[in-house]
Amino acid sequence: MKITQAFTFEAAHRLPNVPPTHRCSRMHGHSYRVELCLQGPVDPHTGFVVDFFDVEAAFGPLLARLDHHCLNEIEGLANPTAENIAVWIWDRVKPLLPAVAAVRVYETAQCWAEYEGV
Ligand SMILES: Nc1nc2c(c(=O)[nH]1)N=C([C@H](O)[C@H](O)COP(=O)(O)OP(=O)(O)OP(=O)(O)O)CN2
Ligand SMILES: [Zn+2]
Repeated sequence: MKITQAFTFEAAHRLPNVPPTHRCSRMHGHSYRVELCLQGPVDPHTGFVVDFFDVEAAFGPLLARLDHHCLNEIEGLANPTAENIAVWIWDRVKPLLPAVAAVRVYETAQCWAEYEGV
């Protein structure tokens, strides 16, 4: 069974490795959406794969490190592309929630990166 929980955060960033003519080389902001997808058996008693409340409790402190921050200033996010943010979240949330199977980071409703650990 797969379950997904979505979170949002606001943050500023610039992409340091694009040409100066690229508009994302300038500081700007996004309303990011993060989806944590978890996979595992359904507990026959609770009916849960993982309690959504437990997902929220585990991810909340990581979300607080991102929300209303300049992502470039966060350790490990010097180049804060959607791809690199997804890996950053995976590396930190997977040890807390082993059932996490994918992390999706949306910069816009039309553009996102998905990381499944590879
Ligand atoms: N593969 C990736 N490509 C791009 C990324 C990324 O993380 N991975 N990021 C960006 C910039 O962050 C850029 O800001 C993307 O957002 P935006 O400029 O808003 O792009 P839109 O096409 O949605 O903008 P519109 O104003 O709606 O046209 C670029 N590429
Ligand atoms: Zn951007």
